[in-house]
Amino acid sequence: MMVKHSAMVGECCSTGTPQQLCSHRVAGDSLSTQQCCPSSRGPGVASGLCCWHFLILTAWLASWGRFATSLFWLKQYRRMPGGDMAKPLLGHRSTEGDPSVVPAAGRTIGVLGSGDFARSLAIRLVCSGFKVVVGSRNPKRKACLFPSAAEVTFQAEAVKKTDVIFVAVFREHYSTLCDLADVLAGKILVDVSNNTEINHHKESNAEYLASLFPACTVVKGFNVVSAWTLQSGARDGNKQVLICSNSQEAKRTVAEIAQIMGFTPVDMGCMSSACEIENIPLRLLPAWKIPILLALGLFLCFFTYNLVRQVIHPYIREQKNKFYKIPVEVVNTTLPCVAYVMLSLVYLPGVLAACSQLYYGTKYRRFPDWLDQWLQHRKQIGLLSFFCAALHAVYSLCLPMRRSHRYQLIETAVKQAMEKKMNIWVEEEVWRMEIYISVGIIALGLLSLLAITSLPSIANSLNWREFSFIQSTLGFIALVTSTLHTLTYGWSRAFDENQYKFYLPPTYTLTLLVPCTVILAKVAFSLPCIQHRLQRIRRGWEKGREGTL
Ligand SMILES: Cc1cc2nc3c(=O)[nH]c(=O)nc-3n(C[C@H](O)[C@H](O)[C@H](O)COP(=O)(O)OP(=O)(O)OC[C@H]3O[C@@H](n4cnc5c(N)ncnc54)[C@H](O)[C@@H]3O)c2cc1C
Ligand SMILES: NC(=O)C1=CN([C@@H]2O[C@H](COP(=O)(O)OP(=O)(O)OC[C@H]3O[C@@H](n4cnc5c(N)ncnc54)[C@H](OP(=O)(O)O)[C@@H]3O)[C@@H](O)[C@H]2O)C=CC1
Ligand code: HEM
Ligand SMILES: [Cu+2]
Ligand SMILES: [Fe+3]
Repeated sequence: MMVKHSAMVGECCSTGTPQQLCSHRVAGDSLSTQQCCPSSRGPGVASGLCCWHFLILTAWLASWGRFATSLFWLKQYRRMPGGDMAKPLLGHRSTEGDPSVVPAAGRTIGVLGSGDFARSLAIRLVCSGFKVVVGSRNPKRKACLFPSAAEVTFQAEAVKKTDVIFVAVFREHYSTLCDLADVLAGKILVDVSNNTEINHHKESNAEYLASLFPACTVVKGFNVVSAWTLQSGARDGNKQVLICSNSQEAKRTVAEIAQIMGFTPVDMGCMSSACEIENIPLRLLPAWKIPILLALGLFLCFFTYNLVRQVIHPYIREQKNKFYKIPVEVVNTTLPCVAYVMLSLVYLPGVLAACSQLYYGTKYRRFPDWLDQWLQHRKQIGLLSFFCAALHAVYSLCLPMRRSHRYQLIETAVKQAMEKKMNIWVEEEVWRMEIYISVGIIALGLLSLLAITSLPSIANSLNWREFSFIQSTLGFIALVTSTLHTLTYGWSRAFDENQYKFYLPPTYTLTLLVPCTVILAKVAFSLPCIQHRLQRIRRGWEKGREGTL
């Protein structure tokens, strides 16, 4: 998944500066609705003290002569997994002024099991202000894995102390919990389990759990978030937790907990939805699947096209055997085309997003799903583009190394000697090649920079501005230089009749369409009138609601 800034559009509402977005935005944000201010995000996300605000806060502290203290806190903040994890930020929500109500966040929550999920859940719960009691078969050994604020004890002990228990145990082991049936009676059990394959069992895990513990109320939920998300993410406010249960009351309780933890609970109705909810994580496409299919599809199309032009055409028209071209030449015409088109597809969705925002005059409108998906896959598409471009560079360097190339050189030399031609230097051709090779190298250099900064460790060491400069600005410059590379390589060949094989134009002309559209659109967006409107929209202005800003 994208490391940060799946979308860097938007701005900090507190500083008002356009394009400034907290670097903690994780993949999955659509450009449309999220901002970094707690007040403007989803309900649960009010828990996030954003890094940007934190820096402002630090600066403020420093200005009061407490630099050392603030540095200390900054360090602490950095050290915490996921930045704001260790702060129970929502604990004081909603119950102010009513001492009789136990604040939801002060509640004790039980967790059965001490595995990956249990541990992440416990950490997140503690950070959200809950008291956590973990029930393990071997509490002594497992206690060290949990934050000190969480109590780790035997299963029965843990269950006694709370009314809401997350069952972070695999379905296969549910039956081993039957001894606890008496202590569990009347309590809420949250089933977080997943299956390994779709519809593996006849009944859903949650229904199975309910059948084992008829005296409990079972709620299905949280299976769609991974242990990793629990620890590090969920601050973007659109991570959804799907919940279902036959008890409205229990569902409401669990939904409230999810919300306080920074998730967006989604009511999926009664228990019969559990099966559907359990299948969702299995259905989700891994982030790479679509980009890889896209790359393969493009490769196949371009490969066929080049094969026809470079091999089939001479074979049919002139009975010439050019099959030796397939491994290197055809591939090296195909790879750069894939790289180039994929690179433009990285920047196209941003343009579409901006168009949508301009058209509807608001940023608070969700993008269609396909665009959301596309925005989220830009990193993978970009990295695949880089991969193809790198291969293309190596192939290109090896072109003159081939035996076929040597034969051709000698052949031409002999021919020219026989014709007594001495000066075969064509100034224009020389310049064309010098330029397109140089520009190509620059483009590849820029892409390498993008690829390097997408490594998590590097990305984490950059602030949002550096990251966005490299990804957005330098990436776009890479697209422009690639276009120059392609144009100087193609030169006037698009207008040369001999280049049209079976009426098919040279491949590079086909690849220019999308990149040039993207470049023109970006240029249009930088026109003062459009830019101004876009900036206002991204600062929260909405068409038809003048005066609200
Ligand atoms: C090798 C490689 C590696 C990559 N690695 C990553 C990665 O690790 N993580 C990742 O997220 N992406 C990665 N990408 C994808 C890509 O670089 C980023 O998604 C990049 O942010 C896209 O930039 P953008 O300008 O199109 O989009 P955005 O920055 O999201 O901008 C969207 C649109 O809004 C416009 N815009 C933004 N702000 C304003 C404003 N204030 N006024 C007017 N217009 C505005 C932009 O011009 C653009 O049209 C990678 C790409 C490549 C090629
Ligand atoms: N890992 C993830 O990202 C996600 C996991 N889930 C679900 O959470 C549940 C737990 O997953 P995960 O934490 O990864 O699994 P682990 O294998 O890491 O943990 C399972 C835990 O179950 C406890 N347990 C209780 N009874 C038994 C038993 N009889 N045999 C073996 N273990 C037992 C163990 O704790 P102890 O020894 O202390 O009793 C053990 O640590 C699963 O249902 C999974 O589908 C859901 C979404 C994401
Ligand atoms: C070190 C970097 C690079 C070198 C040395 C290089 C070299 C070349 C060469 C020699 C050709 C001509 C191939 C032929 O004769 O068939 C070419 C074509 C091309 N290159 Fe590059 N290139 C580089 C980087 C890139 C990058 C980064 C891109 C785009 C992402 C790119 C896109 C293209 C395209 C689209 C063509 C035209 C392919 C065709 O239609 O024949 N190149 N490059
Ligand atoms: Cu803000
Ligand atoms: Fe932030």
